[in-house]
Amino acid sequence: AAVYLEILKEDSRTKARLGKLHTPHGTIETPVFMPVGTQGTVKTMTPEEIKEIGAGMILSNTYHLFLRPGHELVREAGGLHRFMNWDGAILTDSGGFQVFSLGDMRTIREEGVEFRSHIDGSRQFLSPEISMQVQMSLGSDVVMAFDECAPYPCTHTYAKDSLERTTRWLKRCKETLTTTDKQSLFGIVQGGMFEDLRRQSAAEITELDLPGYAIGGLSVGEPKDIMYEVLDYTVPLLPREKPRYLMGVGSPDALIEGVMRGIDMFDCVLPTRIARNGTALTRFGKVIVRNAGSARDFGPIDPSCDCYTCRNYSRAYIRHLLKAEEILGLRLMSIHNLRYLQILMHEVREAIKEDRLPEYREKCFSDYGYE
Ligand SMILES: CC#C[C@H]1NC(N)=Nc2cc3[nH]c(NC)nc3cc21
Ligand SMILES: [Zn+2]
Repeated sequence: AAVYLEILKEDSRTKARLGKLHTPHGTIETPVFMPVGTQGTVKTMTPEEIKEIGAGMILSNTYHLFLRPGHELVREAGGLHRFMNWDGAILTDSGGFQVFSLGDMRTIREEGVEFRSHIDGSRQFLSPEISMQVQMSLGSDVVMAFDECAPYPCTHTYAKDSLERTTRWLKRCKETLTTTDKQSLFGIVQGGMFEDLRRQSAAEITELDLPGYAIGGLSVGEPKDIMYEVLDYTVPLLPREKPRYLMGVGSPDALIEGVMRGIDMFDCVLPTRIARNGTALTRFGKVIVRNAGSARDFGPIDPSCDCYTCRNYSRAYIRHLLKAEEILGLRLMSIHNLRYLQILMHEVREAIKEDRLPEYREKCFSDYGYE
């Protein structure tokens, strides 16, 4: 198969798994955090820097690349790996979520979704078939199914109709893909915050025997304890031996809580987005580097961090760059936050290996300042 998970160890006290995700562009240790490169770049970072911070797999978005520069152009360039000079693995989201979160004036039909581009207001149309064509043109290693994303919150009826359409669309996705590309297709379990619907969606999606499964509809503004509750009853419905991907998560605490509930793959724009507005993630909590408190702080963002930023620059200097709106400030902050999450996931994998994940969670949470 093109993409498959090799489970190395299952934790004895939690649902965590230590594994390796095998892809056509390398083998990635799991649990893994994937930096987001929405428009064919992880904002402010070169591919070499993404490698340097330890990431082996990144995300990109069908919705954005379809609208600009267009998937035909990327195909003519030799595919997204060639176009962006990244030889690691790429997972592309299908456009399902983005069309609902970014597109304007959406009209949902059985055929697909009509919307207006958030870039130039032009009328556009995405469908399961078009999303698959785009992702095959991009040449991504993991192809996400084109799903209908119910708003949060929404009624039980709406969520049920939506998940049933998502299942019908998933079948159309699978039919559209070539035999080889079928081995890269991940389904997305829907159902909102309703246990009966999550069960229905999981049953329908896993019937297709896909290489991997994502849990959608979370990290959409719901309280974290609701997200954890949904995971508690949804993850066990997924086949043990297939990779599980929690879309849009997340923050250090949510990553650890997700791993403990059996999630293998994560992505989130948080680390790079808050980096650009001056907030650094550290083992002892968030540091608003941009604040006056860092003005005369000549130490690194995080003394325990081994990243290029922490080895060479002070909080005072980075604060100066941010205040002066120097682009280097955005870059140094992004390098640190991405490296921080890679270190966190490395420590999580070590904790699983050494059977001490619950203890690691306790220490992490108390150092970070969580409850
Ligand atoms: C409903 C649904 C759904 C999921 N469907 C697809 N295709 N992508 C997603 C991306 C997400 N990002 C976040 N939070 C930032 N939640 C997400 C959920 C999805
Ligand atoms: Zn650092």
